[in-house]
Amino acid sequence: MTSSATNQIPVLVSGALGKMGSEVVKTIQQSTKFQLEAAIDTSPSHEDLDVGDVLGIGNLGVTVTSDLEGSLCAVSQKYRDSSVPNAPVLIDFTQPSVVYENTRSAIAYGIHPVIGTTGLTQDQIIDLSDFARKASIGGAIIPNFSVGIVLLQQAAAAASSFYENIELIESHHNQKKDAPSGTCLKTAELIEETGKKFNTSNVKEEELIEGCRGGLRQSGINIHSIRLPGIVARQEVIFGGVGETYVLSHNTVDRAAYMPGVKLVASKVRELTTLVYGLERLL
Ligand SMILES: NC(=O)C1=CN([C@@H]2O[C@H](COP(=O)(O)OP(=O)(O)OC[C@H]3O[C@@H](n4cnc5c(N)ncnc54)[C@H](OP(=O)(O)O)[C@@H]3O)[C@@H](O)[C@H]2O)C=CC1
Ligand SMILES: O=C(O)C1=N[C@H](C(=O)O)C[C@H](O)C1
Repeated sequence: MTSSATNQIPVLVSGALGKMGSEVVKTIQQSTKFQLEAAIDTSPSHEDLDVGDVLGIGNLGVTVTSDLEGSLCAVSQKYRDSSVPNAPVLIDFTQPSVVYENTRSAIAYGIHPVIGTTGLTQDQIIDLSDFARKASIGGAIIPNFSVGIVLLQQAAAAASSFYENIELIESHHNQKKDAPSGTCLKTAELIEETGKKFNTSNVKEEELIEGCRGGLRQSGINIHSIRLPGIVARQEVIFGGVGETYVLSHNTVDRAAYMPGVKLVASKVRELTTLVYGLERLL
């Protein structure tokens, strides 16, 4: 039976064998709301094997493929002529170097992109938003699916009117390819929305080791990235004031933290006709 007959949401997962993608496949499998249609991953030794067998959760009847275009084409074709409208969703957790093209391809095939992969530039996000608007395809770029991060970002944006000095620290496992994290960039962008400049009272600084003051944004905010095994993901925002510091901190210890957000966005994205950026836009 197709998902149009059962009313389940058809889902393609790209990066299906990765740390996040494998969690997503397991989550979809456990939910009656979703139907896994395709599992895309470039891992050559797993091509054509059943994704459930590879992940040790039992045969799911979906083989791993490296062919994203072919999968988008097949799934879009399958549901296009269905008598019951049932728009498919692509959930992407791959890598920064391919996420732009993956998102464009999904939109081109009329499949709603839910993008967890980080590393998109502001220009790329604008370009993809234009493309989605022209195609009337709703999508979502979500640098962090955890609700706690949205709360931290809202608190940070509110506190930034009361402080002149801010530094951000993000810490991740040492398999992470991009720095700073997408979460940290989004946090900085939300703090910067008022156009305020920060850290202007610091003395002229001299770095004895290049980069030790972190990455400097135009707003004056410094971002520091830590990479260590043993960490999943941490975000800290430190405000400095007269005789005090105010620290906001969020710690992810298990990737299960992202799954309620992934399910929520994968459901809501089909009601959109534009591309939204940030989980706060859908809560
Ligand atoms: N939005 C959020 O809440 C979160 C976002 N992320 C982001 O998600 C992304 C993935 O993270 P993570 O799961 O830890 O990374 P992993 O490296 O564990 O997983 C990525 C998977 O994608 C595969 N892959 C790489 N290129 C392609 C491609 N072109 N097509 C299909 N599959 C591909 C990789 O295969 P191979 O190993 O063979 O290269 C790997 O299996 C990162 O950008 C990360 O920052 C992570 C956690 C939460
Ligand atoms: O690579 C990760 O692990 C994570 N990536 C996302 C990011 O770059 O912000 C989200 C979370 O921090 C975990």
